[in-house]
Amino acid sequence: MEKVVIVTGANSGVGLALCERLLTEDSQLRLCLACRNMQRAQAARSALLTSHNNANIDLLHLDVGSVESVLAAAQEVKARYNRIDFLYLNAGIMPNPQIDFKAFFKGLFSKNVINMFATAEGLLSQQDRLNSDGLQEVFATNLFGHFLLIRELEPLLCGTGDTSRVVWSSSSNARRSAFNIDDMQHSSGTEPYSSSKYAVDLLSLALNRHKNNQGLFSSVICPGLVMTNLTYGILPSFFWTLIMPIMWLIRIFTNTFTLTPYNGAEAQHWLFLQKPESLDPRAKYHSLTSGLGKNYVESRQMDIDDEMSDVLYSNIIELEQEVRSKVSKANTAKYGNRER
Ligand SMILES: NC(=O)C1=CN([C@@H]2O[C@H](COP(=O)(O)OP(=O)(O)OC[C@H]3O[C@@H](n4cnc5c(N)ncnc54)[C@H](OP(=O)(O)O)[C@@H]3O)[C@@H](O)[C@H]2O)C=CC1
Ligand SMILES: CC(C)=CCC[C@@H](C)[C@H]1CC[C@H]2C3=C(CC[C@]12C)[C@@]1(C)CCC(=O)[C@@H](C)[C@@H]1CC3
Repeated sequence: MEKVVIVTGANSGVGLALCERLLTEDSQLRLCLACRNMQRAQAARSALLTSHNNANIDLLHLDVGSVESVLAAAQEVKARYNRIDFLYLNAGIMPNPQIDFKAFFKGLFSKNVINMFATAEGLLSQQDRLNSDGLQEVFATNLFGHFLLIRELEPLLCGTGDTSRVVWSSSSNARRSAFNIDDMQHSSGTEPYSSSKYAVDLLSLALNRHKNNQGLFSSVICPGLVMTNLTYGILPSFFWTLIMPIMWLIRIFTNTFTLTPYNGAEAQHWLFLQKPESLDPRAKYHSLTSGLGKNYVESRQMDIDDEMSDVLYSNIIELEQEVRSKVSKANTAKYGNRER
């Protein structure tokens, strides 16, 4: 039977490279590119079809940062497919990143230098804002929209008789100290990206606890540092090209500088080939590239605990209920009590 695979944010970077790799792995795949911009999605589809001309590639309009879009996209998915084998939750943003150059130069001469390059700890801050749903944009995009999508697609992910998999794109930048359970959207901090990725780690653990018995398995990956639109938002692409030799050098010491989207998609590709029962719910699967350019995957234990993950799960379910009741009130105001 053909596998149904959905990839969010599939039109560029690691998501697009993953699609290419999955089609090479399994030409029978039914692949769905879930993107917010249909022109970019169409371009990605055309690019994939040039190397895989008989591939089954569908497009889906999905803005994970918008509740309305997630609900509409989920309806569309349920109309098109009767099960989902893999849901890659890859879309992500890091808006308005700022580098702390003072901390960077200080870090260069400290014994923590390797960790600094691998995790960017203490180097980056971002400016977040409220979106039109009244949610913090980074939280809404990197976490909540994807969670709502899973909840909406439960009939296709849970209890279909087969196992289904969700694979979250987290980061080695995820850090417990950037996350506050009393402010899970990170409305009053300066590290919304790190906070949202730490919340992803916690949520994946909770999903496994709550859904494994229904056949749904959740995993977390980090693609390493990859040259994509996300990193070109931190420093311009010409600068990255200029320092490429330095980055190849650093790669010898950290292995986390995967640098190309193809290398970055190693862990997501590897997970596609694994049996869910063999995976560790407390592990993050890292794409790594050695100094000699060899790709491999390493699982590392996440800095998470069951209690915090359970509290976050309840808080997010609560937020989901609030959001749904807002949507239903808005629909009643718009259409009255008529069936829509
Ligand atoms: N690059 C890196 O070094 C690292 C990246 N990651 C994670 O990997 C994932 C992929 O990022 P990467 O490939 O690097 O970056 P890109 O910016 O190239 O890709 C991000 C993708 O997500 C899409 N996207 C963003 N916001 C939304 C939205 N609201 N709805 C739907 N799609 C959206 C983008 O679409 P559009 O083209 O329309 O903007 C794009 O297709 C992210 O989750 C990122 O956090 C983790 C660690 C390191
Ligand atoms: C490499 C040199 C000589 C300079 C670049 C310094 C920083 C801009 C760079 C060092 C570590 C990088 C890093 C990220 C962004 C760019 C750095 C801070 C990430 C935060 C990008 C997104 C992620 O999710 C992380 C895994 C990256 C961690 C390392």
